[in-house]
Amino acid sequence: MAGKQVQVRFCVPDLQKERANCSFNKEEITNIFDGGEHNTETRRKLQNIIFSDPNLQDPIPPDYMSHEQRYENELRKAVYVMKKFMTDPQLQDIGGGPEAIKWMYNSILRHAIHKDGNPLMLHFGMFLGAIMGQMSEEQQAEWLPKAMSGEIIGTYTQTELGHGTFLRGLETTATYDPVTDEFIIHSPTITATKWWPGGLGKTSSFAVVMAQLHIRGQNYGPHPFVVQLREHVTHASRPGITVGEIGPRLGLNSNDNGFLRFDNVRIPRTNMVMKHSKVLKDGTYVKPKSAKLSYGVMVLTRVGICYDVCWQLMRATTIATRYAAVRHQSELEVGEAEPQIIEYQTQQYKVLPMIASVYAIWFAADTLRHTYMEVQKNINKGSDLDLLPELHASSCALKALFSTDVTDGISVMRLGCGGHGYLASSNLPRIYTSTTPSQTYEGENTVLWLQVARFLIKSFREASKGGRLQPSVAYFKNHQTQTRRITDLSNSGLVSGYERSVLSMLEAVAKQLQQYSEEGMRYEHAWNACSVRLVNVAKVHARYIVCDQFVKALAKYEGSSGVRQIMDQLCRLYMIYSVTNDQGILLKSGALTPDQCNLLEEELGELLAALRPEAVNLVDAFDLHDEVLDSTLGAWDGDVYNRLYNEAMKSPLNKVDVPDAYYKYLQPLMKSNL
Ligand SMILES: CC(C)(COP(=O)(O)OP(=O)(O)OC[C@H]1O[C@@H](n2cnc3c(N)ncnc32)[C@H](O)[C@@H]1OP(=O)(O)O)[C@@H](O)C(=O)NCCC(=O)NCCSC(=O)CCCC(=O)O
Ligand SMILES: Cc1cc2nc3c(=O)[nH]c(=O)nc-3n(C[C@H](O)[C@H](O)[C@H](O)COP(=O)(O)OP(=O)(O)OC[C@H]3O[C@@H](n4cnc5c(N)ncnc54)[C@H](O)[C@@H]3O)c2cc1C
Repeated sequence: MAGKQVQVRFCVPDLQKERANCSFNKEEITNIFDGGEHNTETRRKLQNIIFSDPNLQDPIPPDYMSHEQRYENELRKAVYVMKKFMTDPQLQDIGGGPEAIKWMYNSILRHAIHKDGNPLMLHFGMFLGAIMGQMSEEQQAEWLPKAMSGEIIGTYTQTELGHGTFLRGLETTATYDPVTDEFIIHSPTITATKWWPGGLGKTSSFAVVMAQLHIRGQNYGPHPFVVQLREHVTHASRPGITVGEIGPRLGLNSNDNGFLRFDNVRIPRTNMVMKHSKVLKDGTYVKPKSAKLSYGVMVLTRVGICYDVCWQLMRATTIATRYAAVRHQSELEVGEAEPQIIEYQTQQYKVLPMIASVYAIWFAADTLRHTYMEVQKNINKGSDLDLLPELHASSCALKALFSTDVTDGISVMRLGCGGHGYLASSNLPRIYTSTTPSQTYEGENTVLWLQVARFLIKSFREASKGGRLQPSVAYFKNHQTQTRRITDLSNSGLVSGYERSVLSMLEAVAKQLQQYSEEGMRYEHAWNACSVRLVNVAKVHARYIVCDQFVKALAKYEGSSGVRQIMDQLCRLYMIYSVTNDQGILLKSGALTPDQCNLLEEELGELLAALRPEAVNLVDAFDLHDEVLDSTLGAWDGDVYNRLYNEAMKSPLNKVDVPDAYYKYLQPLMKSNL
């Protein structure tokens, strides 16, 4: 390119070959995932600053650190980032200070700095989210500057030992005392102990606390309150507060997830988070426009999780795809050289649909984000909240679908790397353990599927009456007059195959619900007796949304023909991969015939072969820095074996030839057997 310096970087011959021919403009794809050219530039600039800073390196691999060292190391880096971003003049053009920090934590770079959780994550995520989304303007003016500057550090404490899912079952109470104009925050039982919040154990000095609001003996349900947990400067826990860390977890062990108990702690009335509901001095309760507005921070976080898991899938696919191009194993033809494992169709079937999934997730998440912003705008204007059920149902559906798809996908990427994928130095284990909790937090997935099903059944009944439908279920209109069979296997044909399957499943489950009701079963019990089927239909509806959004995003795409062409192929792959995985459902509903399924399976094989030569270029286009990947198997240069060997040398057991443990245990045993 004229005027542009092309950087020549070393990579192994296998990857050189893969990169020699690329049919599309990689930079254009990079820009899609950054959200524009300018953002790509900003991210690269931040990367250069962050990755060249020795203070942000780990002194030893975190796997060899103790529990306390991991926490301390991450906290050190998190605070360093905060201070550096506040003052570094290089960061002024992206807003500097808090804006730059927010930018960084809302990008894939967060995984590069904090490899296994970050004690300040909840501060930047849900604490600031609660301040900005749930507080009145006066309250924001008081709390936002303190939180942004780091004068106070906060978290979001909702879940208790006894209840995570069922918010109405929370036991922490906030009882209004009109005499002193205060709330009394109290944990009446052991199960009322707050349990899980990130950064709660040792880091946070404040928390947004979800508690049952009691005024004059009446319970108004869960509401958010700001409570100071620790003293300023000494950081000692305040009177009436018992707080600590909950102990090791499957992953994310650098975060100090905590517990918290209150013994009649008094806070000023104005510490109730009051954008939506209020309590006046005389104890009058002012109702919000919708009781569910206080769940807003969860909705925002569910949208964020869709992006977050997408970044995790980008990392895992990049690692597995590069490795598949470098690794040689077995024979395709007897006596021939061992092929790159990516030549095996089964290997292509592991990586390529997951690369396509990255695009599918991204486009659907983007649409969801726009719905969120639209609803937020309406809330701020005080206009109607018509889109709220749509936002709730779609955010539940996509959070549940993507967290599951990505967790499963990462597991497939690990398996695709054979034994080496099990090594911590491949980074796949940690990518897995930090992604799988997203299936539980911010709404356990089964519970979210049931929320989606509730919306679907309601909408289905509405459609039968000819009522108004929300955008994601507009296809329910006229469902009684539709035939089930689809005749064309184009993308739009397959999308309508999904629509018809959802409707067929809904019809069946609605009938079962009706039958149980007629037999005298209470609705809630009938619902429970149908809930496996209800979850299944919710999942198919979610897949429909994602397929539909992918096709729609490409129809609007205005970039180059090379990129358009490769994205068309990826979209087709995603559609056929999804439909063939769900073929039992589509066959049962009558949308597809066995012959049509065979045709799709044939096309799937052809697509894998067509996309195979682009695999490495496709993951290169995600433009993930080696520090973001942090993997012996996935680095840009493909120098896998030297990296594996060098990482093994870092094991503390290799510091000496014969470890002390030998003299303590093995030697006596081996001697006695002489
Ligand atoms: C399961 C539900 C949704 C049930 O709520 P409920 O109040 O019992 O509701 P219900 O009486 O059954 O009524 C349901 C009704 O409320 C609606 N609704 C429910 N949630 C929302 C919402 N967010 N926006 C808009 N509407 C909402 C539903 O659609 C229902 O409406 P409908 O009656 O059908 O018209 C709720 O309890 C819930 O969201 N539970 C999940 C808890 C959760 O997500 N906790 C997150 C804790 S923070 C965390 O995990 C942070 C991790 C982050 C990290 O570490 O990075
Ligand atoms: C890493 C991590 C970080 C977290 N961070 C935070 C945080 O910062 N702040 C915070 O407040 N919380 C946090 N949490 C807590 C998290 O939000 C809860 O764990 C989650 O909401 C699930 O609730 P639970 O643990 O009570 O599970 P439960 O609800 O007890 O779920 C157990 C089982 O019961 C089933 N079940 C429950 N209810 C129903 C139902 N109605 N119908 C059918 N099945 C049902 C579920 O499907 C599941 O199979 C975190 C959790 C994790 C793992």
